[in-house]
Amino acid sequence: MKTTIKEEHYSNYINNEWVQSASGKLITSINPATKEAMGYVQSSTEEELNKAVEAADKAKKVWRKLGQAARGQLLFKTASLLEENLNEIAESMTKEMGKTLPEAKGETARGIAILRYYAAEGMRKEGDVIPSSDSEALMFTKRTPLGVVGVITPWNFPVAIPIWKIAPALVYGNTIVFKPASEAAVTAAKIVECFAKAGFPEGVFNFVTGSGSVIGQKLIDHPKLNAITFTGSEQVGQNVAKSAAARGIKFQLEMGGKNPAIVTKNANVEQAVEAVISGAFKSSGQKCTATSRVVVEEAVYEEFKQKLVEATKKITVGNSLEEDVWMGPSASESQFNTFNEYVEIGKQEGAKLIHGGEVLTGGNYDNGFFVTPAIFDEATAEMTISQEEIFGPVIALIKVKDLAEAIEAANNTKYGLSASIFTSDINSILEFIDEIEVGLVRINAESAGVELQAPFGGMKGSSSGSREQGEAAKEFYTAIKTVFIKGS
Ligand SMILES: NC(=O)C1=CN([C@@H]2O[C@H](COP(=O)(O)OP(=O)(O)OC[C@H]3O[C@@H](n4cnc5c(N)ncnc54)[C@H](O)[C@@H]3O)[C@@H](O)[C@H]2O)C=CC1
Ligand SMILES: O=C(O)CCC(=O)C(=O)O
Repeated sequence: MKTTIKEEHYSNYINNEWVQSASGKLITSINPATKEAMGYVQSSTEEELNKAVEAADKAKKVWRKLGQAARGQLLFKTASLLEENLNEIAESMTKEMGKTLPEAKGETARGIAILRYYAAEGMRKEGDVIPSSDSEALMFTKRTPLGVVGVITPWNFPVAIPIWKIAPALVYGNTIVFKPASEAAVTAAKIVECFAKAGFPEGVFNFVTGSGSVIGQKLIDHPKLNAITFTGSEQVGQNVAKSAAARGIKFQLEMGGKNPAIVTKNANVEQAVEAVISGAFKSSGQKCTATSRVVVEEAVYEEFKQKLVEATKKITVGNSLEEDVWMGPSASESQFNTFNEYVEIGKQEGAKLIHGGEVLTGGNYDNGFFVTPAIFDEATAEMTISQEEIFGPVIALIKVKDLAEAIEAANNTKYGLSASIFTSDINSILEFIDEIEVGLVRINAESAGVELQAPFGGMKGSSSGSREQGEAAKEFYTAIKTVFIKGS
């Protein structure tokens, strides 16, 4: 079934066939630790995208009629195939976007667990019986698929994000067209191989690679697309929303974050330091849930700052395939440049760079996009580094008087994805839960960290309001029919 030209060259997967693009052009995926090509995918044409949507549209009825239980079984099969290939997929992820191997393995294992969670949905209810005011009637709801769903994903979670969109879309009876970010499309293709081998009916699962502005945009604009799910930047997300709203199709967006961690005077400072480092610097800060602002009460500010810098000094940066490396490179040249730009902006705006923020050079560092995690002291809530999503390993430390001021600073952003508080005071915890304007509220825990069975999503500019994962996914991927039956 796989028609790779040679190792790590991948084709599109349309109507159960691996096909090369008529464009004859390939997109090269670069290993950010070496700047070498690690694989190639197709630079597809609009015509190929159209074929994929047509195939998905044609497959809609057969797939819906197969029934939820049988659809679930195919997801179980896909999960086993992914499990057999876990190491290869994780290694590809590490080589393609720089996440460390343990993180990549963890993410792939998460993808398998997500598949099994939604596979089991195959055996769960599709609706509810509701009492009718007519005692002779039966009234019930039945969930029905939306039809063809477009799936547009970013590069930072190349396995988990596509799977948490695709698995529920499929089990609830939708067919899909998947367009991954080019920076992680080789890893995406390896997941597609697992779906392809599981034996879905023709046209149910389609995969087209190419540029966002052509393939992504044409996908959203295709008249036969019934819904679109997107994770990525706020700028593109807003455009997706406009295009989808103009066509009247259902859309779901997960976009940026500027996630704060509050450290109060009665926090366990060691616990806060450990969680902030993990939240801010794992995956080189390239998570929408990453901690990027740390708002600290003045009573513990100096102690927290000193312990944070001490612990950050111990972080080892290097090629993520190496065992003793804790933080890998920036995922791409563009991410690397963005990091450097924001470090300069922070300095120019008057924040004090007290650790890191440098480009690493010499030896193997010269071959990749390596930087040291940056900590800015004396940042204010209004500075650019406290307002804009950097998507890199940068912390802005903001000193405040008390909890009220901390929550005000934490909410002073257009985003609202995740927020942490470190405190042992129950009143502070309760106030934080009530007042913080985010979708993920984390108490004595890092801002990143998502559980597949719980709703995931943000408030304000971070999302379109709907939630992904867990039972919440059903709300997006289905429509409800209310059925009223009476005997004749
Ligand atoms: N919230 C999150 O999880 C993520 C946020 N980002 C943010 O976005 C910044 C840029 O990263 P990118 O990967 O360039 O994000 P992006 O938003 O450009 O790309 C995300 C996906 O959208 C596609 N896309 C791009 N333009 C499109 C268009 N006009 N129509 C339809 N689809 C389109 C891309 O090909 C990719 O598959 C990052 O530095 C970060 O700040 C990036 C990735 C994930
Ligand atoms: O933290 C996570 O596991 C998910 C984060 C995420 O969705 C993202 O960065 O796009």
